[in-house]
Amino acid sequence: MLRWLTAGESHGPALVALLEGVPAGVEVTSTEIGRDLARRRLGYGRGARMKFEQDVVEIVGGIRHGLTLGSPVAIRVANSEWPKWETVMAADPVDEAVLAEQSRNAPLTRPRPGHADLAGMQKYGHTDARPILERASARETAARVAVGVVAKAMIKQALGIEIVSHVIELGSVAAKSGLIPTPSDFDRIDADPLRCLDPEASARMVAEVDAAKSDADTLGGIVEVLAYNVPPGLGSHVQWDRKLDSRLAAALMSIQSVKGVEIGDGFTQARSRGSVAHDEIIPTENGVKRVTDRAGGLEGGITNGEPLRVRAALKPISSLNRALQTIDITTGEATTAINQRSDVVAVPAGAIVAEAMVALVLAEAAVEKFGGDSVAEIRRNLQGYLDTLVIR
Ligand SMILES: Cc1cc2nc3c(=O)[nH]c(=O)nc-3n(C[C@H](O)[C@H](O)[C@H](O)COP(=O)(O)O)c2cc1C
Ligand SMILES: C=C(O[C@@H]1CC(C(=O)O)=C[C@@H](OP(=O)(O)O)[C@H]1O)C(=O)O
Repeated sequence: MLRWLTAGESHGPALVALLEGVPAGVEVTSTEIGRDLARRRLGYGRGARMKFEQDVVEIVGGIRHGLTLGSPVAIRVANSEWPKWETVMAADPVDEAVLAEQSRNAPLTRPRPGHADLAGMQKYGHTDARPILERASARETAARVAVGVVAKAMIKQALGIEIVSHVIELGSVAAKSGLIPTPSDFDRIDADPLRCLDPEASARMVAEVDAAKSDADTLGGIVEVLAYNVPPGLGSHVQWDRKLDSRLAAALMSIQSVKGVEIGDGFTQARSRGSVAHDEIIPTENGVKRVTDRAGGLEGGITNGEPLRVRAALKPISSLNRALQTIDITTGEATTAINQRSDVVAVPAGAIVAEAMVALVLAEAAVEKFGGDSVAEIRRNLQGYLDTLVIR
């Protein structure tokens, strides 16, 4: 069993992540974790915070001399601005007079439409949006990416699975269709300002971000994540919560601002006739393969041995300089929403977070199918399973 949790506020001292059930013998270092955190900070259109945020990583447990021990992995990612927020975000009580001097501590009473502010204030009984936005913030995704690196290392070393992601739509611009990146495109995608494989579309995306920024507006988009070398048989058709497509959808939907998930070409399939929607099965010299991969490597909630392919749609950022209508909750009167330092678009970063979530779900499914005590054991069990597959 693999499980993970995060804790921490956006302007608190740090985020922490706990990943339990990691097999022993996974090679992973804080440098590798730092590399994915750096990838998450990039992307044209991100805001001021990503220019100075350091994401300093400290492995607190579960890893010794670069190898996982089989015990829970605990990772701390520091928030660079903590000294500025130390009083406002202090865990222990602070003298009222000291707090009153902190302009940052002024209650935020004009909730942003589209953010968690108002729904969270109603639910938890706050008259200030601060306690809600601190945890709703996608700063939390740094912690997910940190444990995602451990999951990626595990599935690569134990099963040979490799993950790649790219941006396929941003605002009104779509990359040309049919671009399916492989792990060999990894560096090329990361080198693009919007992590888009189509340079012509990327240039138009940059222009659209510039236009949105100068209009005090924001954008969303769609990312795609692929996983290669996924063995057939992860997940199960027998129960709703064991279906791998449903678990991937939940994991992706849990990312801040994700409002749509697609498995393979799900929405196009829905608009097609059955005769052209499915992936026909043909014999090969060593076994079997699909002619196409419209299903995104998943049938009946089970991986089918083809590349796994999933998409997530992120809505536009809800903190706008051109503030939207809201109410002031102290007076109940109409006003405009708080105007926070913010990203114009965070879709390229969203793709890195989506990679982490896919890796965590695959790692969990791999542990279920092949055991979870050591990398060597998973490898042995995988090989034994592949050797006895009825059809390969
Ligand atoms: C990587 C990333 C960065 C984000 N940055 C911002 C931001 O700077 N400002 C903002 O208002 N929302 C940002 N968001 C989205 C909000 O966190 C999100 O809309 C909010 O928590 C409400 O949740 P929901 O959109 O999932 O309903 C970001 C999302 C992601 C994935
Ligand atoms: C801090 C991150 O993203 C933040 C996500 C976010 C939000 O509302 O989701 C709001 C902004 O936070 P701040 O108000 O501190 O600038 C973003 O910078 C990050 O991705 O590490």
